[in-house]
Amino acid sequence: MGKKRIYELAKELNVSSKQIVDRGNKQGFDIKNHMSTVDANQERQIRAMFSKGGSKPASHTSKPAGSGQHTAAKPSHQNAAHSTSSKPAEHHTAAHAQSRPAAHTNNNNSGHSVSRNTNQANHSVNHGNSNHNSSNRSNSTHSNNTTDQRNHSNNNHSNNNNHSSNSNNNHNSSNNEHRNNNHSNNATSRPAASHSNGSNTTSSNRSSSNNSSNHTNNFSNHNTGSGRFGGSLNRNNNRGGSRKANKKRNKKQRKQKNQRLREVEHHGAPERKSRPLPKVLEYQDGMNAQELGKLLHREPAEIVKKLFMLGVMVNQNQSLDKDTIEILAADYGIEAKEKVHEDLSDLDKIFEKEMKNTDHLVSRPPVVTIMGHVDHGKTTLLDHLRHSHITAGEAGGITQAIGAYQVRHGDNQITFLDTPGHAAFTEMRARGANITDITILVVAADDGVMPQTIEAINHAKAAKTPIIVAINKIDKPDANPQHVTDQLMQYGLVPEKLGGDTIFVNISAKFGKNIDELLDMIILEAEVMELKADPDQPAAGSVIEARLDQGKGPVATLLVQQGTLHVGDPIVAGHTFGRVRTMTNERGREVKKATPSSPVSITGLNEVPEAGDRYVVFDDEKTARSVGEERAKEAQVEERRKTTRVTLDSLFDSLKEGEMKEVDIVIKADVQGSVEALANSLQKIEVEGVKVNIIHSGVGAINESDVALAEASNAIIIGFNVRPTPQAKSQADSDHVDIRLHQVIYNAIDEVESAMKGMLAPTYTEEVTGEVEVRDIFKASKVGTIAGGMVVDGVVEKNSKVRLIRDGVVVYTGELNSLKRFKDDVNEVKQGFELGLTIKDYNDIKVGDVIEAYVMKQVPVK
Ligand SMILES: Nc1nc2c(ncn2[C@@H]2O[C@H](COP(=O)(O)OP(=O)(O)OP(=O)(O)O)[C@@H](O)[C@H]2O)c(=O)[nH]1
Repeated sequence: MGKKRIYELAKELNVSSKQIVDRGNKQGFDIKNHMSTVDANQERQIRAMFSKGGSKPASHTSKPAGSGQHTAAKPSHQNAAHSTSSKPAEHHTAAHAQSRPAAHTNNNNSGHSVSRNTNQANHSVNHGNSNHNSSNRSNSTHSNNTTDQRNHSNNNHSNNNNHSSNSNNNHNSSNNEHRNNNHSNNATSRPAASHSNGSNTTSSNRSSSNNSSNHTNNFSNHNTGSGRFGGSLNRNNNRGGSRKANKKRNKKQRKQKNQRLREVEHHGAPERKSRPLPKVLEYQDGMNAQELGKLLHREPAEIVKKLFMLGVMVNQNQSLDKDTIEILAADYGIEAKEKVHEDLSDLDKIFEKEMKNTDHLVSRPPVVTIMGHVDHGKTTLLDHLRHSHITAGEAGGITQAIGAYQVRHGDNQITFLDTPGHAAFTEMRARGANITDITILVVAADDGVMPQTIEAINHAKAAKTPIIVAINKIDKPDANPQHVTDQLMQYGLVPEKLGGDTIFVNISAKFGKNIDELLDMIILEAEVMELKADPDQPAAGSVIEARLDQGKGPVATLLVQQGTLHVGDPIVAGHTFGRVRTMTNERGREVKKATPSSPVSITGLNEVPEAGDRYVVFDDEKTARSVGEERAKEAQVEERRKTTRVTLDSLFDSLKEGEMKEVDIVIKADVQGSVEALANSLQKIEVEGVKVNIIHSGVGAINESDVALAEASNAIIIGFNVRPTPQAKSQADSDHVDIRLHQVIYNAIDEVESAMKGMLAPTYTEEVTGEVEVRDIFKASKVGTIAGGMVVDGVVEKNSKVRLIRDGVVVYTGELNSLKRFKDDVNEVKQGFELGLTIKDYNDIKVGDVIEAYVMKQVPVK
């Protein structure tokens, strides 16, 4: 109680969280971020800070324009002549952000978010200067759809906006100059300012920082987001003749923009369809602004902007954590509810969920499996049922062998599975298809309990399926049902009349004796079991059997275990998917739907699923397809995992187990000499009669075909002064092919030899942390060659070791000398960011080189 979160306070005060954090901390509060809380006393102080005009939060007619600081700032910026007093600050900060992605991101957003976001982002990154910030804020608060472009193009319209226009004259006059100046220099605003011949009041501190910005700019010609700012470096160099042309062109562009603007002003801003916010934001952790925009019926740019205001700087595609999403929802004044992500590819989970549904349960027929020892009469019993227990009008009986069929008994139906044996039964169960409700154990009265009888009992028990004993062949003269009963009792199957709970029926499958009694007992058992399902929901069940038909494509017999299956249903079965195209029952008759416990043969799947696979019906085919494809991919990976690959680490174990007598190796090196040297040395290694077998060698980067060969041959790839191509690397990763990279031949030989001797115990291992693409080269007499580039993967740390790779070949290995972001030394630069670096004692860096950063990691000794 009494504690308030910064972002809430910021919202109330109409300032950014960042402003409060900065100013609060200046006052000695300890505020970490927008989520931090302040007590009532601190809250009061903060309110006072912002209400005294110290920050001019919402008042856009306020001080900044009058402040010397801003006036001083004006001349250094091309847009200094903005009609609003806040603009100088804005462009001051914008200039800082010349390479910030945020500024670009927002350029393509419509509306006022552009300038405002830029302010926010830059402000928070660079200064924390509340004056700037507040003026930005006031600008944004009253931006009235004034876009960045619009501001630019309206430099001469000082009455644009609601902003106060004090000191506009000055601004305007300098503006023209600066615009021109800017066009000739036409880079980002700051560097331009450092050359600013038109600037009359550029403050000295600005100038100095401009210089540094220029340096920065060399590293990153980044600020090319809009046409105006585009082509910064090139155009920077445009002097003399082209300057005139530029002027002309820009004048024309300005004219066009003004024209467009006038049109917009005339007709009013284009109407935006604004749909109401949802009452509850049902989000998933990790959603990005774009996805949230869809849920909130808002432009992603608006979301990004709001997040900026809350002190969270992201672009539309960055995923957001729960806290941030909840704050966002709170900011919109709506409730946020996390939607637990359902992994649709986890079919078992969906299946289980469907099976547990108890909404509209009705009784369903039992699913019965017949098991027993060889020749005890299973087939005879099934055949008898198949041909006898069919309703009138179904003459011809069951003609289709689809692996299961239903028989009618009075008013009831019973589904029989045509399982060929116990192994299949258990295999299906192992695959999760516990589809049998009742097991009929057939035991021949003249033969008694036999090995497979016992096996069947155990299978059924393991599946927790009730057993009904059918003592068969009682017509035979040497039949001894009592003996069989006595034997079965030893396995826990005790007849009811002897106090047990197992139903025994004496039958003759051949002559159809007591078959009705057996069916009665099945129905009775089913009733006790209260077998139920909900026919109103989408179907879920198991594949009983499947095959590829030349004419029809994949054909699968499905047992409906829950819901009702319809023709046209989008379906995923195992890792196959499709839409139910045709559906036939065991009599070969086409049906439109199949209710619980019905077996049907369907077509329409893209592949042949496996018996025992589960299937689930989805709402739409698109989802079914993506789930099916995802599952197929997973299955493939799983399959690959099963065929274990040889790696150096497992080499000794494999050798010990006598699995291999030769170690197959693929060698790739930078030059032929190295290939030969390595091949010769490796072939000389002999450990307990096991030899190295070089199956392929060559010069150049390790490519996909090397990996494919290694995979097919279970070989290890040794790279000497070369690297795998990105495709080869990802292929090796997914195929689990072991690639070992070396720079010293001896090490390569030693590693293989050690592995073969089972002594592979490196204390250090190399871990590649990141990759830099060199995009610019700068020569500085004092520091040597500076490489400007982008971290395209991972992270580069100041103390990284580096390898310079040119066309897949390692050209130099060494250490970093310096690592910079713009002019600042930094400890690390992450993926997606630009950097400048120098390599110790090495200057021959070229554009297009790849610099691989790595660290040596200690491997714990096992
Ligand atoms: N006398 C008599 N013979 C039967 C009876 N039931 C089955 N038979 C005979 O027993 C033999 C084996 O019967 P199947 O139904 O093939 O036995 P199964 O259990 O299916 O055998 P597998 O398919 O090999 O596991 C056949 O010759 C049947 O005719 C019965 O009730 N009485």
